[in-house]
Amino acid sequence: MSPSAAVVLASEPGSFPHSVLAERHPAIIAQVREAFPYGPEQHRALDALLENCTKGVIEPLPGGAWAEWGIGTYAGQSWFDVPWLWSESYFYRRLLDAVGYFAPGPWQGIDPFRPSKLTELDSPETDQELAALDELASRPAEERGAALLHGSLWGNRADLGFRLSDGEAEGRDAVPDLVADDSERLWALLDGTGTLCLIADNAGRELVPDLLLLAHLLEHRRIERAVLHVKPYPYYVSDATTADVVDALRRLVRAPGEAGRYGRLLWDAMTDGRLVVRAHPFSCAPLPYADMPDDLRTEIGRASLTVLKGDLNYRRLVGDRWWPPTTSFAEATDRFPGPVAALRTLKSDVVTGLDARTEAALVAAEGQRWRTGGTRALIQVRP
Ligand SMILES: O=P(O)(O)OC[C@@]1(O)O[C@H](CO)[C@@H](O)[C@@H]1O
Repeated sequence: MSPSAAVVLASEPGSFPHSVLAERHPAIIAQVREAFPYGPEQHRALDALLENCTKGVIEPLPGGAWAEWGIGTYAGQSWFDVPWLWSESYFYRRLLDAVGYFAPGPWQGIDPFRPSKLTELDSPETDQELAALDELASRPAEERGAALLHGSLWGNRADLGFRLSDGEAEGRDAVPDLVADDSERLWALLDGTGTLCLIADNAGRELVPDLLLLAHLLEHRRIERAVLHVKPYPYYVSDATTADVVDALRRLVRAPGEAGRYGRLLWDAMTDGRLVVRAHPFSCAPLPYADMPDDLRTEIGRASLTVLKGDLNYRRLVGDRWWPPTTSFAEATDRFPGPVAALRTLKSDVVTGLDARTEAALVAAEGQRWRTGGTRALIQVRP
């Protein structure tokens, strides 16, 4: 489908995208300053980034992938006037530059978000979620599968960036009725053959249930192999990197009962190649998946199903545009190679694939709040 809806920008004061640039990004800078005893050089760079991202224009980045990802087009423009999807990714790249993540030196490769990710992974809530697996163990496999699918879906509420700008989000109750539910179609695609690609989102309390779902699918031979796509560098505060996968797996294997058993199953699957971790550069690109490079397109095109987790992946999947919510999900995803599923809690305005009655009921109940509140969720599939 040729995209006709307008691209989401952050230029309108009072809009959600505007609040992310004007409020969430400064809050992230403040959090990162506190995370490590950075030296004066990094503090100065963070001061400059704060000034630039709220009042300045997009600055060039030296060489590399950003030359292909549009830096030439957007340099010199206000952060608020370029596609929001683009300026957000650019922010994380600039933040990592400011703390010396890429430069040779002592801070190279140090994840500025690691302390908050670890706090969450080590939390009592994670213990409770893992202990709940023991009760599930006696249930029939189908019921366990459904519970683990929903665990992975709702795990997407565990998004530390979202909580930074919406402190009340965690306390707000989720609405269990999904706004779209293609889970039957999803199970039909998990027929035991082929590779499942799971494009992960957040680390910690989202990645753990994602891994548990993969363990279940491998154990029950609903898939032959899984490829877990994570980010090549820290991104959107809590997005999962390879280091976060290792932390989550170590957490699982050390856990008692079923959680530990799942952990060992996953560890073995990684060792024998049934579970592979990928960190493709495009996973941190400021672009929709329709623009993915050929190598990734070929790889994903070979999967029997690709599952995309979370809000940002959804925006990248359908295109970050003001679609009428009743736009067909199948048409919005027609440039994605192969069968695709989205598991997402709604935390930004973009949505497709709703039926008109559902949309009307949501608007009647909440105005437009359902789009961004993080209490609603969907499972959408295009076979
Ligand atoms: O992808 P996730 O973790 O589910 O959500 C990402 C998010 O918190 O960040 C973006 C705004 O900064 C929105 O897409 C959404 O609110």
